[in-house]
Amino acid sequence: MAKYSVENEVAVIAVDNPPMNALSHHVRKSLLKYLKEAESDEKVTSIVLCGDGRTFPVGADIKEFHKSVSKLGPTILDIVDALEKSKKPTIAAIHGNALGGGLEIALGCHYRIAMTNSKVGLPEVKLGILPGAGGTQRLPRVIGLDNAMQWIAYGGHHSAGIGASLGLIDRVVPQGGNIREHAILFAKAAVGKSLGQRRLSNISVPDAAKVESLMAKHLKEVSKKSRGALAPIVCLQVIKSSALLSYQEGLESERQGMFTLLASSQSRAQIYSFFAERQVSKWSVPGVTNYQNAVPMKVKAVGVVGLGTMGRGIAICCLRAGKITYVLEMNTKAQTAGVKYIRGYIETMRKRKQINDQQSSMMNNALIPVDNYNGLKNVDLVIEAVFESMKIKKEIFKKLEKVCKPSAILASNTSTLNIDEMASVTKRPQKVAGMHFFAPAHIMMLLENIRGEKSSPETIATIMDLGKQMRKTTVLVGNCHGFVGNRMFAYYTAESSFLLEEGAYPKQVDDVLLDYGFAMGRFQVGDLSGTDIGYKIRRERGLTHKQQPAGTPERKRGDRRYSPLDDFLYEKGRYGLKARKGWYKYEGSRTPIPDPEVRKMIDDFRKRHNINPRHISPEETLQRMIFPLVNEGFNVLDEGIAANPWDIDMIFQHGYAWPRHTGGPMYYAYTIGLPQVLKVIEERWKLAGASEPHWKPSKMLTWLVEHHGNPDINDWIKLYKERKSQPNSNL
Ligand SMILES: CCCCCCCCCCCCCC(=O)CC(=O)SCCNC(=O)CCNC(=O)[C@H](O)C(C)(C)COP(=O)(O)OP(=O)(O)OC[C@H]1O[C@@H](n2cnc3c(N)ncnc32)[C@H](O)[C@@H]1OP(=O)(O)O
Ligand SMILES: NC(=O)C1=CN([C@@H]2O[C@H](COP(=O)(O)OP(=O)(O)OC[C@H]3O[C@@H](n4cnc5c(N)ncnc54)[C@H](O)[C@@H]3O)[C@@H](O)[C@H]2O)C=CC1
Repeated sequence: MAKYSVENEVAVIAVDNPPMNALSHHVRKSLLKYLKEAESDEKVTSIVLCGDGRTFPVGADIKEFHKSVSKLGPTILDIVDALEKSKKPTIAAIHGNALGGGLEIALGCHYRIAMTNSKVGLPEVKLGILPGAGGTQRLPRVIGLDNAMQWIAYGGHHSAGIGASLGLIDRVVPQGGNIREHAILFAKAAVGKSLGQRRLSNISVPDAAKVESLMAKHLKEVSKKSRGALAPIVCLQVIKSSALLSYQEGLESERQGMFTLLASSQSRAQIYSFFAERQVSKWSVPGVTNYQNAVPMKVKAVGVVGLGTMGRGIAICCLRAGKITYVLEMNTKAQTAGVKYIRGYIETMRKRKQINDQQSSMMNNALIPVDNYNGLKNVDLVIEAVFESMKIKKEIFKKLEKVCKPSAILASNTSTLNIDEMASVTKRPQKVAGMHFFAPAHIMMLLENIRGEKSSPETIATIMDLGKQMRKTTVLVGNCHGFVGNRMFAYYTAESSFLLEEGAYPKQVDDVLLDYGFAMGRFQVGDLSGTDIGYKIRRERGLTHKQQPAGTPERKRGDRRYSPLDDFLYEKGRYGLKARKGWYKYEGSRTPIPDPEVRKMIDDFRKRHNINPRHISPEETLQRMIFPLVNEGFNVLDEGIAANPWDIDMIFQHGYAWPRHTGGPMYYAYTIGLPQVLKVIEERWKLAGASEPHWKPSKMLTWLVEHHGNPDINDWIKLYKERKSQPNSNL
């Protein structure tokens, strides 16, 4: 709804649709009604449009998308048109966020004033669509083509100050000011001034002459940064119309672009991702606790043990979340280097103006290096990030148990190991959990939190809350080897090496993944993170080539297929980018170059094992990389390790850079159709057999297909659990 009042001859229309004042159908109806009322009221001389509560409207109601109600009039464009055509000055008074359709209605107003801490932007591209209420045509007219292309194709949020410097915002209201009062004064002063040039559809695009070169520049950038995504490209094409066509023609091109995008599977995947991101914070452990009833502990001070690759990044996350952060490292050199890195990073953030001087000195003061475990006696929570060895981790947990106060939570950043086994050496298993960060921890958005068998509701609530304070996409999962992400990812990596054995080379596999939309292929990622990481994990599990007793077949571990190619690579000192050679070679830059030495290593291996290399099609490559992940994803759901398919998808989007426009492995499977996915998995299972158990069709997937075909992804868990809970279900 909207609220209407007249103050001192100024009509104030305030959108009132909590929490975000989205422009839902009933809001649009009421907005247009009040606009007409203000227009026809002779006592009203000007009109202010604002938001009640937290914010100016943040856009169309995303929940209405792909539903018939979104098509019911009036549309946002009808409101934009009415505001612009109004004979009385219209003023948008922005506080909070003016995003998407919200900014579009502000662009329809003759003037825009904004609180200094407000944000503006057209983020529709992140939903796989475009600004469909004239934004693609009006924004370039006011801030220029170059800026508009940048804003719309990347969907960023921008400060009111930036908006003012580009001419989008006419006045910035300082902190503490009352936006509504300022807007009323502004509106009074605007009465009687000519509105001609204030109607943005009337003016021309300032840098229209540069359209071709700007188009080329931005197309190149988006194809690199948002590989495979349709929306940024359609956005650019439609913005281009603003420079070449009349306003009305441009609007038609926007309409066509919107139809194309709304019809694509990408927009559905991205809208699914928007809600999934918010859904994961509403965690629950069925029958035990959930986000609504568990109360988090207050965490003021955190300890980080181990200041290697992960520990440093984790410490930065803690400092950014305002925690006093004690860091402990057994190796003096590593301690000095780690602390130097953290302080250096704080300085970089200050220079980049991500933090101010005061925040920088607060963070520096909050960082406390200690040289023994006693130094951790006051912390509320410890995150251990030492070598991936159960033996070492257990020793550390025993020491922490002794020195930390009884209320302290002990967490491990292990990427694979059993949390319950670590908890077993303490007297507080209810206070033990996993907090699995992804490298680099201060940059990657994902935090995979692991609940142990005995983790208490308070412990779970605390680690989930800490993730939120760190502004991470925080997903709660159960305890098993590799948890959700690495457990599933192991099959992706294994299958990629099997493809090499059978006939592919690294670049061939990577190219297929790049075409799918990944920013990097599997082998490029392996080089970037270091081939030593996987090697150490395999060594911890006794799997590496060198650990096998004489006579062990090279391609088997127990009764399972195993590819030793990754071990050979490591043993040749090809540790990846840091060694300037891994699956690729690197000559003075980070560009991966196929290396004849790797090719020879693969060819020799094939010869030694009498493997006749065959051509592997891109289709087969993609299926063999992705479908085992999907199959294992269903096992993970079946076992309750992940609660929902979107938990898995968010883990992959935010931890493994999975292309957002496909939604994630589980949503992608839904898009393809579960019957088709199962068919391929079954065929592969027949060929591969018991030595490749990742192709054994998941019970849950099989049951869903047999009984429901391709049910809605929102129904998977409900349908399956209902059946599973029935007596004699055999599931
Ligand atoms: C042309 C022919 C087509 C015919 C068919 C017509 C189809 C429809 C076409 C529509 C044309 C309009 C074109 C247009 O311009 C489209 C848009 O405006 S798209 C929306 C653009 N806006 C956004 O993307 C902003 C989304 N919101 C956010 O980014 C964040 O919420 C925000 C930064 C504003 C605040 O973040 P935070 O404080 O962290 O809060 P939350 O994110 O947790 O949100 C709280 C709560 O609110 C829900 N919510 C937020 N925004 C919206 C929204 N726009 N619509 C609906 N709901 C929204 C959010 O989901 C949370 O609720 P939960 O219940 O927790 O999920
Ligand atoms: N590197 C990665 O990509 C990721 C690693 N992890 C996990 O994080 C943990 C740490 O990994 P990395 O940071 O990569 O290892 P790293 O080798 O870079 O750092 C480990 C650090 O721990 C220190 N250390 C070892 N024993 C110690 C002890 N008893 N007390 C204090 N410090 C000690 C070492 O000196 C070293 O500096 C591992 O469990 C790993 O599996 C998790 C996610 C990603």
